[in-house]
Amino acid sequence: MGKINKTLGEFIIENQSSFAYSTGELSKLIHAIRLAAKVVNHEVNKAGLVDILGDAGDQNVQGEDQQKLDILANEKFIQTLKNREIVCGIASEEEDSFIEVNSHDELHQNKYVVLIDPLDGSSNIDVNVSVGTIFSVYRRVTPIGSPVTLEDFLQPGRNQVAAGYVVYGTSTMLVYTTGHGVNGFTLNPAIGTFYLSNPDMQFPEDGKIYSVNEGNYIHFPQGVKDYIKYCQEEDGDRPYTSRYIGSLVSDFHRNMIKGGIYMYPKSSKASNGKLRLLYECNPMAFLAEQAKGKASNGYERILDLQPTELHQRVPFFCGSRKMVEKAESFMAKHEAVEFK
Ligand SMILES: O=P(O)(O)OC[C@H]1O[C@](O)(COP(=O)(O)O)[C@@H](O)[C@@H]1O
Repeated sequence: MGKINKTLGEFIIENQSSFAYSTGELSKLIHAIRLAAKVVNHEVNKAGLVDILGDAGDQNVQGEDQQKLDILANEKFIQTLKNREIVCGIASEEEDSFIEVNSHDELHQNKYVVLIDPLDGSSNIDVNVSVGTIFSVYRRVTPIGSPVTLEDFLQPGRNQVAAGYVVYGTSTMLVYTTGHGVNGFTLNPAIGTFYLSNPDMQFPEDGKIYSVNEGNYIHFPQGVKDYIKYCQEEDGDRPYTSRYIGSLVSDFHRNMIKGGIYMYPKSSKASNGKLRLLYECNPMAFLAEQAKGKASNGYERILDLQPTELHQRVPFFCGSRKMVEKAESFMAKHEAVEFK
């Protein structure tokens, strides 16, 4: 039997000292996310056998049809975090507003808030294509012990203390950063343990894969159309390969390993694109930068954007640094106000 990789539990304890003013609270939080990920993984894996596929018949605050697995994953993550009393607030794609957790109780001086996309890639749930969970963690800005407010959630992405995703794919992986690089852990389903399988993950500086829903091509800004044409031209190592799974987590994961760019631009159909700044773009941008990649809205660094609403959307360009810069150079030739 070869060298047994470090478990996620061991890695968390070993790296706890690297967390600023570490009290073990962030470690407990990552432990809780690991537990919830295993519970959701179990549900996702047997989705075809039990009645948790398909529409739940309700819509979330963004007017999107909620899938049964969206709701189940949302409940499991919120329950797991609430029951462990390690956060003072939670915000989720599936919840209209944020949830306060024990914030008034003197006993619970919790300092972290968590934002989650419980099940990313909802359109792929029923067709057995990989989906994911995305999470983002901030230290609250309001005084500990006082009521949590929206201000604690509407922080620029650069303030994140941790971010990550779980991809429920051919294998289940948890990939995260606490600002000291990006590490990937693969679940051994036989014993329910995550093992360090991808230490120090990094985007190749350049790549040959572009991921965008080309079905929206005619609605895209001219800069994006020009960049897609550039990717398809016969020149040097182009044309690049088009790969679009339709699950941000899965497209990001592949591009981080192989080199590539993911784009969800604004369009004449969606003036701010589709992806949500707080629990989709900010966590993926933090991971991308920690993995030597880049993330912008085509013009500005995602992590420097000042959020104004819990569920606001922004255009998203993310991946290998040289590819994002190339896309930005095409965008720069055209006004950022296009489609405003
Ligand atoms: O079907 P489209 O419009 O290309 O959107 C797909 C994108 O939307 C997402 O599914 C995000 O939305 P959900 O979190 O609601 O699934 C991304 O994972 C994916 O990249």
